[in-house]
Amino acid sequence: KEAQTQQKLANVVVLATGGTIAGAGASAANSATYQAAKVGIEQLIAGVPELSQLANVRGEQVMQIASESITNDNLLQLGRRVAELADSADVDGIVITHGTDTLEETAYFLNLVEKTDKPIVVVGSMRPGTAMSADGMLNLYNAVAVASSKEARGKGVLVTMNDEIQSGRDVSKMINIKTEAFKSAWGPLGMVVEGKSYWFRLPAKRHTMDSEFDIKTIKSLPDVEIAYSYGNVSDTAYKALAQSGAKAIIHAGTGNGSVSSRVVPTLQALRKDGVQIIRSSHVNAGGFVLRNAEQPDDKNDWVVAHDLNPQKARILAMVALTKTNDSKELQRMFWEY
Ligand SMILES: NC(=O)C[C@H](N)C(=O)O
Repeated sequence: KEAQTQQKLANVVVLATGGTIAGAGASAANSATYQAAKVGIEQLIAGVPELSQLANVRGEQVMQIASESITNDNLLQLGRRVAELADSADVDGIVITHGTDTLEETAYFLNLVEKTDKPIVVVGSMRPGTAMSADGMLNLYNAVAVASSKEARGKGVLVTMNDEIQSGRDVSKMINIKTEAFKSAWGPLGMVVEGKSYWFRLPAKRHTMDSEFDIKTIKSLPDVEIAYSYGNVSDTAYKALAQSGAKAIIHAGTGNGSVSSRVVPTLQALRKDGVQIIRSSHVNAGGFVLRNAEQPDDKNDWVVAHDLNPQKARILAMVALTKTNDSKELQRMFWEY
């Protein structure tokens, strides 16, 4: 009987990349002062014996780094491994343990490039496992629960933090000291409670199976950089980024991706030189940048990132530029993804 139940469980692979969920501090009181990326995947899985009731879980250490240092090469390496596993008949779902600082970028990247409807769930923690009230165990348990469920299929890359199921496209780290750090301007897709998922809405944007991007055809990612803006901003950073070879610059603008009059001429000139200018917003709760509002984008031949924050706009721009350098095509992609 037990063997039969074992067989019915889904097969879930946990790909570990490091982060605070693999962090360790000097004492249980250290919830904010600790070293990330210390604990190996076998120990993480062994720390949550209840996982074995949810799925047949095995782990793989893909890398062991704090996520602020994830490079484009790391993204490609992880993306390729996810694709290989998604292609395996004996894998039903994939969980990725990840630092929270760039978790939203990796989740969105995978959401764009993985051609699978199998659940891919990215998860991290705000406190290291050594701290009192560590959140990693429950977040990992919830991630495996979602990854092993049939209902999670076809919903794009997901993020489980703080009992919520978020869309990897929408979610962003909004605060760095609370366990309720991950929010989406458009709300979570569902909740996961005691190993069971409760769904409330679906992502509307193109992702995974319905995406025109495929990790298997992406050899490298082009250089896309971000310039942070404010009223008195100078054009030094924009010019330097273009000179160092950036194919696109994400303007992390004020409000509606607005551009200080001090740098408008430089951005127009850079576009004439071939650099794509993509207007995003650094407002805290989520920007909403509209074309030809604040700036004449048609005349300038600029692109707007709409609701994508600067770091997510950078991810889409890199992936999109592997296909096209046409600003109209880029703008289409920014509406669709
Ligand atoms: N909470 C965390 O995971 C933060 C850590 N710096 C990381 O992103 O790896």
